[in-house]
Amino acid sequence: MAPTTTHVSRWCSVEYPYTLHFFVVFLERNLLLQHQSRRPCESCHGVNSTSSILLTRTAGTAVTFKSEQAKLYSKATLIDCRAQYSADWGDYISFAQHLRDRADADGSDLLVVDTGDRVEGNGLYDASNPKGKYTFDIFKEQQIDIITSGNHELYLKNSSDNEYYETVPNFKDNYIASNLDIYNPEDGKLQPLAPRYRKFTTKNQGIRIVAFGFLFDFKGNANNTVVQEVEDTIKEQWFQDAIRDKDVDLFVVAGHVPVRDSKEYDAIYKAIRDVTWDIPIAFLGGHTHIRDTHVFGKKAVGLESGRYMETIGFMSVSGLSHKKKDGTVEAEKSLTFDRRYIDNNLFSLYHHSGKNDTTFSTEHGKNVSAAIHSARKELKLDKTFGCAPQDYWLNRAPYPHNDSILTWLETEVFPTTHPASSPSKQPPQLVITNSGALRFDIFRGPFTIDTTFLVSPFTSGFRKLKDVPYSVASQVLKLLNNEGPILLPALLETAAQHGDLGGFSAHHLSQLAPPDPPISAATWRQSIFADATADQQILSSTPDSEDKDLVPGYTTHDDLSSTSPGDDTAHAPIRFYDVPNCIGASIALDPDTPPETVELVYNEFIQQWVLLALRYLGLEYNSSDTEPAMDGRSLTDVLSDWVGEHWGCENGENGGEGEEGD
Ligand SMILES: O=c1ccn([C@@H]2O[C@H](COP(=O)(O)O)[C@@H](O)[C@H]2O)c(=O)[nH]1
Repeated sequence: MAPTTTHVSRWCSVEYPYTLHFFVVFLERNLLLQHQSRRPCESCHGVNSTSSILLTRTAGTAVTFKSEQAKLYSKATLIDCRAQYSADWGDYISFAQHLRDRADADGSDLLVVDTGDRVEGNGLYDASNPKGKYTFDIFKEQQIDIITSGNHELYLKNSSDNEYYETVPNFKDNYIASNLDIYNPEDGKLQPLAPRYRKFTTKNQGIRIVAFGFLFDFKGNANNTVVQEVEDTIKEQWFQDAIRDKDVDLFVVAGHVPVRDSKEYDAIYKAIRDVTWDIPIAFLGGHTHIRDTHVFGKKAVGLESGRYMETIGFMSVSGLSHKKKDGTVEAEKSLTFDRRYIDNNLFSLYHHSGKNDTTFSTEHGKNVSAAIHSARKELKLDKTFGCAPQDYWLNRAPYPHNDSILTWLETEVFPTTHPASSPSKQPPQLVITNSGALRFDIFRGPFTIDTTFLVSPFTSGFRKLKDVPYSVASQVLKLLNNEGPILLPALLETAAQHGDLGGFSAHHLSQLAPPDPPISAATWRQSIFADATADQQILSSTPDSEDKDLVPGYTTHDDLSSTSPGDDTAHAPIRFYDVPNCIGASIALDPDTPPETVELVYNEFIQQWVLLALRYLGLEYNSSDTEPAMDGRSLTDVLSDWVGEHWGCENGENGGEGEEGD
């Protein structure tokens, strides 16, 4: 179905005066910045270049496998993000093919890079049994030149084993695991998940590349994998040898690592520069869910391409040295980096590929979209549990607020979620979950099987501790939100001094909430990440009349903004709000006349934090003292059950029982 072209009108093209181009589609969560006035596109650099391209993708596949209907745009749906980022994996394949053809025609090169978080967060992966039954075969259809693992591939043994059995063989030597080992599921021996690095020469220009694939110093992985700290990895002989290679025109450091304020990438940059002062370096990062470009130094630039495949990141590099067909090396001249953040919708993809609705989709791309469509149908991903009466935002509303998904959870969902086993005998409870367990917004209208996994994909259930004195239990939430008598880092420090951390470390600090945007982005961060003020009007982001006809979206400020804008589409800015680490609900109790004891119920993912907080408050509990809660259901189940019970659909609103329109 062809989209109409009325609403997204001002693009900045991806420029081609470069000779190496990267695509990086990051499936990460993103930041939206405050006001940037309308940009005439004539002044923008676009995807037009004779250099080399890196197209990238990162963290979270939320919209990768969207429904067919989402491709139909209207201004309303563009605003709610369902259509603004609605091109699918098949479209991505068509798009990459067109750019590859163009690179072949003009003698440049295109590399497609994927920096992880391909699993969790969309029904096509999460709803199948086994998980990923359809997605591995769909992903492998894209020709990816450098692919790495994110943290989401490693939370569960089953998903990292899938990397070993499916993704690594699907992408062969293009999968790089510089600091990631796995216990071989067959013989139990520890081995690199994939090759540590890759050296190759680009097809058209003969650019000699040494590529690495890193993961940040992640500690939340299941115990069948080992993530070696980057600082230790770069001391290893293989890395030291690789960076001393003299026949290299470009180092590509790809990975699930933020590009800004990144101890991991800063250490790699320093290690490379310690031995070679001038070989250019392209960093392609991820994890913090933002669009960002960071200049590490004169010849080293890093790109991060947002979240959830909302953005196709495009980095171009020109002027690299390269080995010509006759064996001589052409020296580097006027090295230049540029970047573009492409909104992942068909309008943008047509625009940048120079195609239209009749010429854009390749047979290959169409087949992959058809495979997505049929898998979605089989999984009944559009089956509706109920219909949301309004939008609920994770970050785009302040907390607490009637439009906040977190407020909805603590004031409506938890208080009316009773264990089926004893519906009439509800004991007084305090229920806590981490905000990181929620990943996306809820839009007014059908709440489907797919929605449940977009909003909360994790499999962990709830646990409870019985008979916890209310005076203590009621302080846990404050501690977890850094509002108690001790801040979390100090809490960990104290526990470490007493030796009672049990493998729990400062690295777990990042586990409660989603990853924070980089601190040094504070100047603009302040303008978009506002403090929660309940009476603030949300989406009040139209600072001047010029923006009135722009669709709200990303207005990115990065290290290259003073030279050229990064966003391919001019947007009206959106304001984002900070959220607490954790939220909590009081159930069947009146805080003014509290009971002596309560059940403390929490998301199992934060159990170590809860036990640590209780220990600080003077109560010794171990995991063996805890019991399953919420009838063994995960947050995903709790949400879908609640929606089924409480949100009816008006006539015709529910969109059918999983039957997608063709
Ligand atoms: O089982 C889980 C796994 C993760 N989380 C939360 O997710 C974030 C990480 O998500 P990114 O997409 O990598 O940002 C983590 O910090 C946890 O808060 C979870 O709740 N349950």
